Amino acid sequence: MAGAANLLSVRRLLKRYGGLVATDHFDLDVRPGELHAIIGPNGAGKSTLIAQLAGEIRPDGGSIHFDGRDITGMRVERRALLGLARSYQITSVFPEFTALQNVMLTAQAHQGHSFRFWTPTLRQPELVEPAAQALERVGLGSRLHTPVADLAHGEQRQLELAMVLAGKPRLLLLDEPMAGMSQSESRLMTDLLLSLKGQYGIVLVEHDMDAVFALADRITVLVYGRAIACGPIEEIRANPEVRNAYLGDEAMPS
Ligand SMILES: Nc1ncnc2c1ncn2[C@@H]1O[C@H](COP(=O)(O)OP(=O)(O)OP(=O)(O)O)[C@@H](O)[C@H]1O
Repeated sequence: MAGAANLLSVRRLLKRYGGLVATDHFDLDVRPGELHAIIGPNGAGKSTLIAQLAGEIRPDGGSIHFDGRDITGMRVERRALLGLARSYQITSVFPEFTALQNVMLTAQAHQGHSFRFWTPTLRQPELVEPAAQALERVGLGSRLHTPVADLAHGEQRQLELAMVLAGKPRLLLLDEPMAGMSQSESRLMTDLLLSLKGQYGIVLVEHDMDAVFALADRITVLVYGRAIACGPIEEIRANPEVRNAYLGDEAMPS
């Protein structure tokens, strides 16, 4: 089977919106422990791709294998249980609850329970320890009992990452984790992702090129739903088609 050694293997993935081909026979391989960045101009199809990998959008064709298993038609919850986790925007958390409570609720949801049973959840000691560890892991060890509404923007993005880690993932799907961040917050998040690198497979969609070049093992360049190039950083930087289609010299720090 194609890419059995890969954690994630995508073949000829296809998604159409009417006449628009948002994902155009797209191939992707992510090795265990690899950080694979997906870059491309606005509207290239990055979010549509992540949503298909997470199981939120059904592709019109092609296949997705996770750890050798065909997950193309599998629902979001089952993918999550297998260890495929995407980061959620902070709007999906409970702002009046503390950081710790939010991570505990996510951890419980990953175990297949519903948010409706949150009151007992918040009293379950076996959920506290892993949730606290996930928060420490992302640098929020001193903010466990702070309501999410009182966290700074950058801290909220760190919290999103803690919520993903609490689900014990094997592959992280990160959709623009640096979005809306200041330069210093972005550097902090880059360091954080560097500290996680190698322990998880990571698919990173990101516009911040400094972050991408600091983090990626390989980069796939997406334009009009098509992968026009895939390779290590230096190869992508030197690729004339990529320079033309997307990067531009000024976007490539040397
Ligand atoms: N539900 C939808 N219905 C119709 N067209 C859609 C839908 N979702 C996305 N598209 C179109 O599909 C293409 C890819 O969109 P997508 O949001 O995936 O791109 P993107 O690379 O994530 O963009 P950005 O970098 O701006 O977030 C765009 O042309 C978009 O207008």
